[in-house]
Amino acid sequence: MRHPLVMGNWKLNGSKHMTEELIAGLRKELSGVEGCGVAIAPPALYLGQAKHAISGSHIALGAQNVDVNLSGAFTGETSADMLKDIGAKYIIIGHSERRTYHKESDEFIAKKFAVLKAAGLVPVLCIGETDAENEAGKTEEVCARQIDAVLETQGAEAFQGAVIAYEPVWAIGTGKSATPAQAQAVHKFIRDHIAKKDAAVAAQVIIQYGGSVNDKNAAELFTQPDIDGALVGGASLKADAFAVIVKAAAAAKNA
Ligand SMILES: O=C[C@H](O)COP(=O)(O)O
Repeated sequence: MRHPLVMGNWKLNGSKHMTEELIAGLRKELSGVEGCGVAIAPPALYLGQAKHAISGSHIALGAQNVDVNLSGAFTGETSADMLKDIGAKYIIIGHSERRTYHKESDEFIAKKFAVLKAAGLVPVLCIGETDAENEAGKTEEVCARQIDAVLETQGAEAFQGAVIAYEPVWAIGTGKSATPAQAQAVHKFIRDHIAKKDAAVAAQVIIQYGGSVNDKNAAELFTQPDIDGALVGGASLKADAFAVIVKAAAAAKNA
């Protein structure tokens, strides 16, 4: 049986003060909430501080990126081994902001997926279509291509224990979330696509929805059978809003 996972992607936001305050707020708001995995992905610079601040809680540590190299002359990068060493577990790769601003290709992202699996970390593979691709009816084609980069090089078993985040680019930070029915249709397509290779792996893979998830729309999204929690951007920066989203996922799981 799958458990939902709600993960906060802080993106390029934070400070020592904010990390302390936000995690303290989350610990208070989420105490006693069960049935939903919770993770936060602060900027790399604050991972050590965040690890210390979540100690003894159910909140897991995540990160926003990883390099394909494990060590050496790669200025400015962070390796999978370093993320593991600091205590991170869920690592976001393929976010549309990195695909767009850093020109990351499907093949490059697939390499990151492999590096994370080899290190025993959990890839959170972000996929999703742009507005233009959506308008052109290419949503399924784009999602399939982004998944196939991993599926065809590492096999379906690579998705065992992994997380996929379906994030339509047009919904990210726009306040315009996909409707529950729209998101469910794509999530089902993604699961069925993996099931063509391995039904058991497809049944267990967590598929999060991401894109303008907030404390108002989360509960309805989580009623959908193939939506297993969320990757949350803006609303993860407020402890009360993020906690409402986590509680909605836990309630949907326990319903
Ligand atoms: O990683 C998170 C997503 O990009 C969603 O961001 P958002 O919740 O601010 O729309």
